[in-house]
Amino acid sequence: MSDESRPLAAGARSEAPVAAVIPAAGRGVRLGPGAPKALRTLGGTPMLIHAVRALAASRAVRLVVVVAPPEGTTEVKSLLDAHALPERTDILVVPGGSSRQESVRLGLQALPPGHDIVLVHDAARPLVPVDTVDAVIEAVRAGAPAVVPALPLADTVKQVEPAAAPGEPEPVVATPDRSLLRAVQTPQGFDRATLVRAHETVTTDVTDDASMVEQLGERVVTVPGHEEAFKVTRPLDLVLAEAVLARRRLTDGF
Ligand SMILES: Nc1ccn([C@@H]2O[C@H](COP(=O)(O)OP(=O)(O)OP(=O)(O)O)[C@@H](O)[C@H]2O)c(=O)n1
Ligand SMILES: C[C@](O)(CO)[C@H](O)COP(=O)(O)O
Repeated sequence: MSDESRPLAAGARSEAPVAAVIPAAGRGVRLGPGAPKALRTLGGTPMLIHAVRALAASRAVRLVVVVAPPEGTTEVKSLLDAHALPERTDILVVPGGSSRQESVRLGLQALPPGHDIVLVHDAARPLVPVDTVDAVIEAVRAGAPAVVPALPLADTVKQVEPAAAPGEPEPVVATPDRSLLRAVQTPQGFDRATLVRAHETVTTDVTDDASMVEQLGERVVTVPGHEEAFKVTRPLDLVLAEAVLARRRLTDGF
């Protein structure tokens, strides 16, 4: 086992440098026609820049790997050069793939040695507060191989069966106990070796990185998520994001 693929002992993680991978290569189909989602603006600034700033706001984060739309790496590099970002954070840009999972894997492959904790954060969650980022890092440093920010559900959730035919109603088959369910966000934080092993091992399609670590049988734990770390997915989310940003500019002055 090489040094890079050996999980760190919890104590050794207390000062481990942190890198972040930001998958930003999605089209944003659910948001509607336009530029790739990460390049659309919020308060006049591309969503991706907000996301990079949100991660770089944590003093622990020393490197950010941006996974750009494959045809847009030059544009993304120019955008990053044109916006103020903390000097202590190095930034790399690599082309992404055809799924989020593949984009994250390409980002991981670009990580240089020496960053033993890795965060994976959606560019589509531009407004995550730094306290949430730091809480994830702290939990990994305390020994958890995988950490997800999580929120309780506001809605009752139903399990359904597929409709008998298009347009027919979907039969409800169960109502899971909501108190045991959580909606999970990003950044998700990992012991690097564990995350790399998950991406090398798991070949089924998944919607987040922590579920790959679950498939390895490793422990995944939650920390409190934040309402403002929501994912910009549909048009109404853009309205909400603009409102949050406007409130921050009024109250925090930025
Ligand atoms: N091939 C892909 C697909 C998604 N992502 C990224 O994964 C994050 C979460 O994905 P999602 O919100 O689903 O974004 P999209 O795939 O762009 O959205 P949609 O499914 O509506 O097209 C986003 O930051 C997105 O850019 C990526 O890097 N590469
Ligand atoms: C990773 C994620 O944001 C956690 O909630 C989510 O699973 C991404 O899902 P998407 O369907 O790719 O937006």
